[in-house]
Amino acid sequence: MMSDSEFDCVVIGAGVQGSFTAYQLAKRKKKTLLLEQFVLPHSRGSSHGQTRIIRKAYEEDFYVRMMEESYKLWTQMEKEAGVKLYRQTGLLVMGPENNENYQIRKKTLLKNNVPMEQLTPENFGQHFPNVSLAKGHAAFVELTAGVLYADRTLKAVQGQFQKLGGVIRDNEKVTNIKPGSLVTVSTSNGVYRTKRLVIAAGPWTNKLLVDTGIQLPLEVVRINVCYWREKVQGSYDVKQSFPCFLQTEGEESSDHIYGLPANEYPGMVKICLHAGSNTDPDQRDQQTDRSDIETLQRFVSRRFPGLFSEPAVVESCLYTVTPDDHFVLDHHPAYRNIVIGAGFSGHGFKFGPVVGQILCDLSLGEVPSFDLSPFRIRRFQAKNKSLL
Ligand SMILES: Cc1cc2nc3c(=O)[nH]c(=O)nc-3n(C[C@H](O)[C@H](O)[C@H](O)COP(=O)(O)OP(=O)(O)OC[C@H]3O[C@@H](n4cnc5c(N)ncnc54)[C@H](O)[C@@H]3O)c2cc1C
Ligand SMILES: O=C(O)[C@@H]1CCCCN1
Repeated sequence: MMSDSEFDCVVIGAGVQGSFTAYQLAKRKKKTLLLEQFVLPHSRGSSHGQTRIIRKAYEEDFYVRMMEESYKLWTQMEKEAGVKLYRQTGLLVMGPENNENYQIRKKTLLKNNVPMEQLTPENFGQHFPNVSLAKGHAAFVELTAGVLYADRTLKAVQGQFQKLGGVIRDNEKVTNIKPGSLVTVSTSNGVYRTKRLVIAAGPWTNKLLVDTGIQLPLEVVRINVCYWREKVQGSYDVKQSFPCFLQTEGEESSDHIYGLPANEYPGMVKICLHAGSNTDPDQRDQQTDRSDIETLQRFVSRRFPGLFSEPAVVESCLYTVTPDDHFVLDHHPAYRNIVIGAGFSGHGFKFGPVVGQILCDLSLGEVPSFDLSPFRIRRFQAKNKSLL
């Protein structure tokens, strides 16, 4: 019999990735503890807010394949929890006609038979009368893309985890990790021993990894999440089937600009720049750089004439970015019973169910059904020998 402080598995971090991982472990009948430093729900990490984009429009085939599995698992979670987590809206992708990034994305979708509709500059206006396509730009719509309801997802997954017997302790910060065949995890409230540990601590990953002797090349970036008011309410509304969108590159910025239809705040569209300034996650609100907002204002006034070009609401969210923007899904290089899921680089939410499965497989010593070479820690070691 295990005591109350002993577990088959402890997961650190109740964001989307830690929650789905804990749920998978409990589903496989492992006695699992999910630890979260803040009172749940909270808005200090990367998984809060009401919406995220789900799409297959990627440049790499491996993400498209992972998304095929992920869509199935999203549907399964919706059924199990009895809540709606996904709404199909389509994703409008716009970019310079001859831009490599735009073209590869289009080719990858075509090659993988993802349902899409190519638009021409001539018929673009009929489809999207409230969007102005930049000169020399092309566009397509990925039809099965849409919106995921983020806050609702966390609540549903954590609820299902608890139904399976999983234990959540929030407001309990992990203060020390002592590796070993039984890992000792100390928190602000107690000490636990576990056969396996999963670290899914988002922007705080490196703060926790210090205790285990490694640091990963992760940058924590603060994103200004901007909401723009419609001049005529309803013109960009999710109920009017306005899609999510992605502008791969444009005259306003070489970084992507993306948006989601009006949904969480009536009459306001979420439009953000896929870039921000570095920050310490514990000092997020001291980082007040708003230069991205000027870029967005230019974009909104040129491309979205039906919106006022001053953000009505600005919120914060954190990215944890790797040098190649690919995730880290791997064993700790020195301790096989510690697994790390990190570096989701601002695009990990849609993969939550599949990441949960992969981290659970790794933790249990099973072979995941995906090639994990793009996500291995050793890809950084070749470039930076001082990591270990
Ligand atoms: C503005 C914005 C827009 C985005 N848009 C999209 C999108 O459209 N589509 C998409 O797929 N993805 C998107 N993403 C990315 C996606 O949201 C993230 O990749 C994902 O939420 C990362 O989840 P996580 O679980 O790794 O991190 P987090 O949600 O940050 O979870 C980590 C958790 O660990 C906890 N923790 C850390 N340290 C400790 C400790 N010592 N003790 C206990 N607990 C600890 C933290 O408090 C936190 O709750 C977006 C992200 C942002 C910020
Ligand atoms: O993951 C996504 O789909 C979006 C795309 C643009 C940047 C933010 N994340």
